[in-house]
Amino acid sequence: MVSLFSVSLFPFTPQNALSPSTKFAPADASTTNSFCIKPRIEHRKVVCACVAPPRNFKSDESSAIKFNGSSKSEHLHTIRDPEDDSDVLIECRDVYKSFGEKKILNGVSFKIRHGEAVGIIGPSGTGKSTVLKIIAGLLAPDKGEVYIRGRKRAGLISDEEISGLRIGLVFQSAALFDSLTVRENVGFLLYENSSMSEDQISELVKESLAAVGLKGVEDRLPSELSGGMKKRVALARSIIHDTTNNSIEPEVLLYDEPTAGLDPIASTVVEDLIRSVHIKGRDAVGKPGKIASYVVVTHQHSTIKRAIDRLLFLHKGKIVWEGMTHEFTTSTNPIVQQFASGSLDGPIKY
Ligand SMILES: Nc1ncnc2c1ncn2[C@@H]1O[C@H](COP(=O)(O)OP(=O)(O)OP(=O)(O)O)[C@@H](O)[C@H]1O
Repeated sequence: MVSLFSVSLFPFTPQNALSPSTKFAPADASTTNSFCIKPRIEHRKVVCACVAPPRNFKSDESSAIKFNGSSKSEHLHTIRDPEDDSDVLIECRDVYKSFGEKKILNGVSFKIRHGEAVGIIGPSGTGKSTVLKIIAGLLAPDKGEVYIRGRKRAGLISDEEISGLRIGLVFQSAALFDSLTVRENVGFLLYENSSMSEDQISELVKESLAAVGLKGVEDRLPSELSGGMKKRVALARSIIHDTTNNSIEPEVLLYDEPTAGLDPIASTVVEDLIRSVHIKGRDAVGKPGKIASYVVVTHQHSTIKRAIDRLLFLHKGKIVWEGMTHEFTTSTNPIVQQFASGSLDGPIKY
């Protein structure tokens, strides 16, 4: 879907979805050379949305392997009480979605817990990106519910619902704003949505760039960066957040095919960056990452192995299998076996 080195990590935030005119601005940015940073909007406190009050998270290291999603794992890890949902950040419950006559999601249920690195895999056109958009609040389900930290989301995201959890959608094909410097690109959402001073934003931009291993590039334009540097800048933009906002804001990042079209080494760079900004990782300056949980839609084996702990397999509108990444290649489920081996024979028909 994307050409080599065109993958760009950019946060699409539900707040941007409020206005159809602004919705896809970042993705179109590379073609909008006359773009300028707009005057600050003083009353928007956070850069992206979601509902629900802070909950008491469990930050133990084993949380990534503890889950009780709706479909049965091959080997359930029952270290914690299966009824304990206090660490669930996002839940899709029996979600349906059609486009016209085309039924895409047909009762999708799963939970994303604090600390998890989850992958959504499955055949092309099965609705993986649709799931991400529903989680992000860009699309509303026809039926079923999305819960954000235990609170049911009503319709799409709105300003009134903002509190508690930031959700960012990182498009595979989005580009940096050509006419903005690296500083303006990385700090874009803070310039637009926070009441932070220019100096505060500059400092945060510097820190975010350092977290992805970049220094002294703030005044450059995207055209002065290599492809790999652009990806790092875009990731820095996805992790920056308003530190003057007092509400607790763990962040969930949703990556839509972040390594599609990349060569194996470039894929590894992106996979490691995704890991490094997670709370269980260490960023480029050795600090713990800030992303509480992330979800990756991917077709790439290397990304599954390197950046994902738990997998959800979407097929014919439902989660038909879920399990830990190491269970993927040893599964006896015929759908998973066929997908893992790439065989033409099996239950998945093209
Ligand atoms: N806004 C839309 N309007 C109409 N049809 C849509 C829309 N969005 C997605 N679809 C259709 O829904 C189906 C699922 O699309 P989606 O992009 O979610 O699949 P996917 O599993 O991510 O696919 P791939 O792996 O090929 O990227 C496709 O047939 C697509 O054409």
